[in-house]
Amino acid sequence: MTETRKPLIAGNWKMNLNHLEAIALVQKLAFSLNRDQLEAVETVVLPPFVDIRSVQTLVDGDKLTIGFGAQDLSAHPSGAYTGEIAGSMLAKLGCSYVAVGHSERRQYHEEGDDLVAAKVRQALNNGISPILCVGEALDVREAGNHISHSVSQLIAAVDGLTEEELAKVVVAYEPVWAIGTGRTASAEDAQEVIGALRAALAEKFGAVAERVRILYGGSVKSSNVAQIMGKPDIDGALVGGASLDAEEFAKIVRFPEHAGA
Ligand SMILES: O=C(CO)COP(=O)(O)O
Repeated sequence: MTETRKPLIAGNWKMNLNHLEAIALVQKLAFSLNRDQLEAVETVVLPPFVDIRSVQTLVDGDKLTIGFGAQDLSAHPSGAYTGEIAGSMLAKLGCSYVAVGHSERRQYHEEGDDLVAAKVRQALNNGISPILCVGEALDVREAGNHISHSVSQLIAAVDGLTEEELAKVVVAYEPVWAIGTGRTASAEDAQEVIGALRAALAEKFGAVAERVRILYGGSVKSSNVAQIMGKPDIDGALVGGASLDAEEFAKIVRFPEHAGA
């Protein structure tokens, strides 16, 4: 984390919580975090599509400084794509962020680098910051190819962007073996890959790489977030399971207060 990049903690709810449960969770979250805490750390939730309208109504009505977004979007602008959701629809709902290329989508829906790049493009075309997820599976790490694998996923997805567009992208390094397993990458391991991702962006795009926020994701909890956030290139966290508990998620957002605890 550096002074120049504002920390971002995003909760990826995955396929959990209906719209009523979503409202309850965001209300609890707003109650657990004061203005200063929300000012210090940008706090975002990524609910399922069907919850977003309810979250938006609550956030707008109560003027909450909690951001929200979606977990995916279509690679197409509109048209005959049954079941898909367009970036323009998410923008209209006030989404600031959308996760793209999550390993669960790559794995269960066979999303490849080209599709992920098209989704990044759609997000940016609609004024939404993509949270671009990259990261290796266990066999890739064991073969020692975790850095080249993650860098190649990153570069494939941002290849045609302008510097201005790149500055709006958030990258999330999520090693697949750390997702939902309770097995967190050590802060040093996470820094190693995230530092390499930033270096690859710097090589291709120049100084703007210093403005790109790069998050870590994979079994982040209130007990390990401060250590992870202590690393120079890590600007936040993409939180899965622990984001479903408002008190625990609020504790993660309050990491600056329990640094060193
Ligand atoms: O996939 C993740 C966030 O996108 C991480 O999930 P967990 O925090 O449950 O490991």
